[in-house]
Formats: sequence, C-alpha cells, structure tokens
Amino acid sequence: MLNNPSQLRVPGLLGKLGVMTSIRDTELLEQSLLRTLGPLLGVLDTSLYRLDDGQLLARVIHYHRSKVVDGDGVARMVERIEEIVQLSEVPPEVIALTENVRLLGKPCTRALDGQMLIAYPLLGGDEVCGYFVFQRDREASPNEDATIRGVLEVFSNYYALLDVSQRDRLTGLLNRQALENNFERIWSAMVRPDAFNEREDGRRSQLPDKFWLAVIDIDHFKRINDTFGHMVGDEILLLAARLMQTTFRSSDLLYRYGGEEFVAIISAENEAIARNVFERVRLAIEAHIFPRIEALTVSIGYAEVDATILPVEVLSRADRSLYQAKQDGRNRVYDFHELVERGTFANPTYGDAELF
Ligand SMILES: Nc1nc2c(ncn2[C@@H]2O[C@H](COP(=O)(O)OP(=O)(O)OP(=O)(O)O)[C@@H](O)[C@H]2O)c(=O)[nH]1
Repeated sequence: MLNNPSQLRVPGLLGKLGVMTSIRDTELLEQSLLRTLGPLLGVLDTSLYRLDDGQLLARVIHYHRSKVVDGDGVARMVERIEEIVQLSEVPPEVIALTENVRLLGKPCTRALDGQMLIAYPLLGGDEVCGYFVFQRDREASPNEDATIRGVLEVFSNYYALLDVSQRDRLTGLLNRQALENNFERIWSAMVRPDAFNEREDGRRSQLPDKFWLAVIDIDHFKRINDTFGHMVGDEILLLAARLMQTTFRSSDLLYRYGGEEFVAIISAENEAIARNVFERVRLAIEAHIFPRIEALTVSIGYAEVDATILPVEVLSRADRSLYQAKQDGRNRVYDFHELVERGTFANPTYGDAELF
C-alpha cells in the first residue's frame, strides 16, 4: 500500500510529463511546466522568468489558479496564464532573489510578507536561462525539491530540442517555421491594448505601442556566391545576421525567413521611429567592411502591424514594399503606407499573400 503522498503523486506526475513532452511548441511547453508544478506544489501562483542570450530578463509568464463557485454551488478551479513583456513591473524582491539564483546556480529562498519566496534556476547547458518562482508558507520538502528539479530538467532538455528545430542552423536566428508557429500568438500579444512602450531612457511612455514588420533582403547576394563561392556567401550571411541582431533591441524579433531574406518585428511609438530603426540597420550593413567583398547592402520593406489586418497580409505588404525598393535601385527602406500615399500602390486591399 502506498502511504507516502509523494509516491501517490507519481502516476499523476508521469502523466503530466507525458503531456509536456507531447507539446511541439516552446511557449506552450513553458505554460505546461507551470500547469504541472503549480498543482503539484499546492500553490495558486507560479511564474517563469526567461532570460535572453545576454542573460537579461526578457519575459515573464504567470500562471494563476483560483476557485470559482458556480451558480449551483459547485466549486471548480479556473486558471489564467499571462505573459508580461514589460518588465518594469517585476517586484524588486524577485529581481534580487533571482540574481542570487543566477550567481549561485542553485535554488534560493527569501522570506516575504510572512511567506517564502522560492526560485529555482532553469538551465540551458551550463548557463542559467531563466527561473521558476513560487511563493508559499513553507520551504520545499526534500521530496518536493527532488520533484521540482526533475521536472525542470525534463523541461529544459525538451525545450532545447524544440528550440533547435526553431532555429536556423547557420545564423542561430529563429527560422521561418518559428515565425509561422508563433504568428497568431505574437499578433495577439502585440495588439493588446495595455501594451506600453519601454523607452530607451527606461521611462514608460503613455502611448500604446505600435508594431512594425519588415522584410530585409540582401542585395545581389547571388553575385557573391557566384564570385566567391558558397562558403564565403555563408560567412557574409552570418556576419550580416549578427550585425542586424546587434542593431535591433533584444526585445525585437529577428527571423531568418529564407536564404538571404530576414523578417523583423519591432515596437516603435510612431512611423518616424520605426523608419529610423530600419534605416539604422541599412546603414550598419552599408558601413560594415565585410571580408573579400567590397560592399554589401540590404533593401527593406516594412508595414505597420494592425489588429484588423491578418498577419499574412502585413507580411505581404512589407514584401511588396521590399520588391519596390529593389525595383528602384536597392539599398533603400520603403514603408508600405508611404508607397500608397505616393500612389505607387493602390489603396490597401487584401492582396494575394505570396509568402504563406
Ligand atoms: N551561401 C549561401 N547562399 C544562399 C543561402 N541561401 C540562399 N542563398 C543564395 O542567395 C541567392 C539569392 O539570389 P536572388 O534571389 O537571385 O537574389 P539576389 O542575387 O540577392 O538579388 P536581389 O535580391 O534582386 O538583390 C541565391 O544565389 C541563393 O543560392 C545560404 O544559406 N548560403
């Protein structure tokens, strides 16, 4: 007979791990981790803090359960998952605790409001790439500690496997598959009315964010391959990708969409700022001295992300603007709306989406 409650939970735990590893999407996997550990630990709130490649906090996922009593008196648990990309709201005590976890590479605890705030590291290889955080009235027992560590290890290994399939092998950027998988989720997060813009100076703007999608294409890339061979071509692609990545902010999204074609999704308060960002990318590439070749340029077409327009249509608008930039001589940045105002394009209608 099984008397130990932790033993009793094993079949349930295995079932949840089975669910976790049947998921084929990194963000759903993160949610599933919280769904698994929250009930196991008997807590209503759990959070996952994710770091970016530079070990800076990139986003936070909160999982909350609460008991709701129906009209007929039947109680049931409802759950809510919330993703936070604006990090100014992360409590200082969580920042301080997770910093200790990062430095020590092991779980840390601190007392807070008569409870314990507990944080575990999420490991990606040897590096800390995030934290699992929860709060309750007591520390984790040795059994619970072993369970949390085991679940986090399964999660990290499986996450790494999924992440590899969403990354381009040459540049390490997210790939087209990742963009297509995440499109709907990115869209709904982007058009949230409570999205606020974090400014460079750290203050929060009162204006809601606007988002812009750009298609960036290297000019005359075929010539580089034809003249110097594919190995040099690959090296140039890698360098161009790195340059773009460092020019964008870490919160911007950059994908390698095809051979020498990239897609970027950025936030900017207005069109002028968005244009500046994309101009900066164009100039960074133009100014860089690449090995072997004399010069490299990119053409960029972009369009505003609008809640009322399908993602595929925004992509198509940016792509048509890029095509126009190529037609007009390359090494330039075109905004879809500007081309409509100029009369180059007819007023927007739902055109053929070529990219999907
Ligand atoms: N080295 C290398 N070349 C690639 C890769 N993917 C695509 N390419 C090459 O990129 C070139 C793209 O050529 P085109 O589509 O004609 O475009 P382009 O020469 O850049 O000309 P424009 O876009 O019109 O300025 C082709 O020669 C592809 O073989 C890659 O991963 N490595």
